[in-house]
Amino acid sequence: MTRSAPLDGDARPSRTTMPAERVRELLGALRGRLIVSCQAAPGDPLRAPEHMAAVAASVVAGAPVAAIRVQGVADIRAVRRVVALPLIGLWKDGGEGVYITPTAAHARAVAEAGAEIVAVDATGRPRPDGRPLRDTVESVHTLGRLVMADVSTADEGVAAAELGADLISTTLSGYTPYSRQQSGPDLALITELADRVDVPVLAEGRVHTPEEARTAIESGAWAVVVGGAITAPAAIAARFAAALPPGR
Ligand SMILES: CC(=O)N[C@H](C=O)[C@@H](O)[C@H](O)[C@H](O)COP(=O)(O)O
Repeated sequence: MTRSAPLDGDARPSRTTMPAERVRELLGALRGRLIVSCQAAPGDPLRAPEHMAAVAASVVAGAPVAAIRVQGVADIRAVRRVVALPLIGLWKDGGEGVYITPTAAHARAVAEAGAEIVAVDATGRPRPDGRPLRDTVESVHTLGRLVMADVSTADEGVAAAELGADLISTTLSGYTPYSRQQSGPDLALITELADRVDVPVLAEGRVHTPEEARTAIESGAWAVVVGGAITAPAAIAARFAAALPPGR
């Protein structure tokens, strides 16, 4: 079954300089498990490295999570100090087009801050420095880290895997104008990617409930990444408030 491919002997070896045994251990430790994304939006009172470190430490103390996803060099360093789990790091620069770890320089900074896995925008859109995604993948691998390709469609995931990405995540489905727009996780994309690539596929984006997390794994995801539903009190409170009957 596709989901076991990365640990099978016939899986494509990673092009990273991380030792192969460590790659197997790292990917194996994620399998079937929950990854929590600890990020605060600009302007949110929680947007400070010490707050994100406390949120990550709280999550890890309370649940058997496999890894933490964290945004920004300062937050990665702060979370690294208090959490021993693998970190998936990214650097959001801007808010339009390609903004998740948009260049090789951003990726290097994320790796050097302490992330074992570097998440990058792997959509086919033009990158701000005009360089190809291949440059970013190669610099992450040279630094002995793994690349997580954030994609919005199956074709983007297949292209990223061909370039050497070590994990593919559905992060950007619904966030590019040409991808599927829906209120919940893109289960169809998870299933299609799991069939078409020979690296782990992560379900990420709009996983709001434990049941959806389970369904994502059952749809073929190697692991599931949950952000706002766990770590964004403003969004959680807003959902509760919006669910109350009108008129009071
Ligand atoms: C599109 C984009 O920029 N996604 C970001 C990627 O790091 C984060 O803002 C999300 O919170 C993360 O993907 C987890 O998703 P959700 O919070 O829906 O569980």
